[in-house]
Amino acid sequence: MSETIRIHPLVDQGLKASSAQFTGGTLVCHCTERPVKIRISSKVAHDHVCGCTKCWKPAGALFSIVAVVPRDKLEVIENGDKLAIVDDTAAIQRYACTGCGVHMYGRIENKNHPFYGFDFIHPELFQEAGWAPPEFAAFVSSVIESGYSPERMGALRARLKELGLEPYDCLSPPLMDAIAAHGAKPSQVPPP
Ligand SMILES: N[C@@H](CCC(=O)N[C@@H](CS)C(=O)NCC(=O)O)C(=O)O
Ligand SMILES: [Zn+2]
Ligand SMILES: [Zn+2]
Repeated sequence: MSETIRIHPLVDQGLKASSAQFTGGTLVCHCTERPVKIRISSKVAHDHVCGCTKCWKPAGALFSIVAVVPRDKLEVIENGDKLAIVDDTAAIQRYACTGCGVHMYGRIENKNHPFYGFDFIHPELFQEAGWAPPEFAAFVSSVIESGYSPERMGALRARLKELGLEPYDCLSPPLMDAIAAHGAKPSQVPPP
C-alpha cells in the first residue's frame, strides 16, 4: 500500500479554483487575541508551494504556500506592534507575529534584488476565498534539510506532479529566467 504524502492541508485534497472576483483581502494571523491584520489590495501572483526551511508552514505541512503582491498594495492595519523580523540578514525579511509565530509577509529592501518591489505572503491567511492557487513546487530538494527522507523524494515528486504542481529544486524556469535577465551583462552571445 502506498503511503499518503502530505504536502499541505490546502493542497492535499486538490487545488481550489481561483475566483475572477478576488482582488485582495485581509491576512489574519493565528492569535485569538489581538491578531495581526494586513490588507492586501491586489490579486496574488506566482503562487507556489515552497519546500525551503525558511518559509512559514502550518504544523504538519511539508511545504509552505507563498505568493507575491506589489509592496505598495500591502498595508499593516491592526496590531502591527506584534510583528518582528525573523532574520534581518536574509534577502527576504520575514515579518512574523511574536504571539503565534506565523509569518505575515516577507519584504526585500535591496533595490538591486530581482524581486524588489514585491512582498511575499502566505495566501492561506486570507479571510477571503478565491485567491489563485499554487502553480508549481519550488525548492523541492530542500525538504531533505527539514528531515525528509532522501529515499522518498521520487514518490514526493510524483505526488506533486499528480497534483499539477511541477517540481523544481529552485524556482520555476520563467522565474529563474527573470532572475538571470536581471543580472545579465550586455549581450555576449549572438542574438537568436
Ligand atoms: N535550501 C535552503 C533554501 C533557502 C532559500 O534559498 N529559500 C528561497 C525561497 S523562499 C529564497 O528565496 N530565500 C531568500 C531568503 O530566504 O531570504 C533552505 O531550505 O533553507
Ligand atoms: Zn499572531
Ligand atoms: Zn521558501
